[in-house]
Amino acid sequence: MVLCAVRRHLLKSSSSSSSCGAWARLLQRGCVYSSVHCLDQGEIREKLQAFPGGSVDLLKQESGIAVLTINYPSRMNAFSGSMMVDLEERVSQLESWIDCKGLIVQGASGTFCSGSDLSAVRAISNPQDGMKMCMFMQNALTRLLRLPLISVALVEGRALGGGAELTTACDFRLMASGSVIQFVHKHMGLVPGWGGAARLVRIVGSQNALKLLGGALKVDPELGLQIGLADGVLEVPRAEEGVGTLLQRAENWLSHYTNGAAPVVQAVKKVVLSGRELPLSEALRTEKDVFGTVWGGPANLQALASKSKHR
Ligand SMILES: CCC(=O)SCCNC(=O)CCNC(=O)[C@H](O)C(C)(C)COP(=O)(O)OP(=O)(O)OC[C@H]1O[C@@H](n2cnc3c(N)ncnc32)[C@H](O)[C@@H]1OP(=O)(O)O
Repeated sequence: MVLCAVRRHLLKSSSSSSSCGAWARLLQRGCVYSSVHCLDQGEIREKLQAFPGGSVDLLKQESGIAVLTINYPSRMNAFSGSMMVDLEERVSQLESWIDCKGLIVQGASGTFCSGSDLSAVRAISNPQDGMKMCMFMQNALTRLLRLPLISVALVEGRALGGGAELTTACDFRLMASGSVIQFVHKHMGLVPGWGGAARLVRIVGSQNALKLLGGALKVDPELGLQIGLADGVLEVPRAEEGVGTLLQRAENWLSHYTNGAAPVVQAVKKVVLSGRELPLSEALRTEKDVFGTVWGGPANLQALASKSKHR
């Protein structure tokens, strides 16, 4: 009886929180920039579409794990303008996927992403357009990182410039043998603008971030593991080994974190994200709200009934 009453209370508070709680506010803030910051999403989308080429493809699987592929092999998977718009649309599709649990972000044809398409960059090299592109990509990548699923960037080949920034918009990074992550911005007379510097500092600390950006250092898997930029290293399987693809290995790695019921996996991401992004009191209130969505839920009741032991 008491348990039921507590659960009713928590469910009530968690359902009200979905509209006005700290978590909902965090999601509403998913976009860093809006019209308040003079960002006209429609206008910038139109401008970006004028630089076509390649695609960003999304495959949603029944397992609850989706695969997002940066696909422009003839330009080493550089981001054309239309691919930036594609990315934003794929993020919107993921936001409305109720059963999502995990996401693998990869590049096509054996390499990750060589940053923004330099021919588009040359055409919009004036400061106004640069700022708009920067705000558009920060919005899209912030929403990617805040998805209620566990994401991993599968880095094969090279992740350069904006490609390196994209890896930091995932929860984890897996580096294939022989791969390199390099923030080449300084060599281009730039700094990251897609949010990559702010996220990098949170991942590797400010000292390491300063070294990576200031020296435009090449991060191989060994250095990646050492400084915490990489969460794991995968050997690229040789075709004759017949042991599955690199993507299958990444799915296997990710499944350790995405096994279980979707609402529980989503709740895990939400409490970690709010702990990372919100002030402590707000994060604690969010944790209470999220707790209320899983307490007494199907997965919780099943675990209680099975009298599971955690030896
Ligand atoms: C947000 C800030 C940014 O992202 S600024 C952009 C940072 N990225 C770069 O500067 C990458 C420049 N590219 C390179 O360093 C090399 O092409 C890398 C990626 C190392 C590959 O070298 P390599 O294996 O020798 O191949 P390659 O140079 O022949 O390239 C194959 C074709 O791809 C193209 N490509 C490559 N990267 C880009 C890019 N970012 N934008 C536009 N095109 C790119 C190359 O131009 C080349 O094309 P093509 O075969 O000559 O027509």
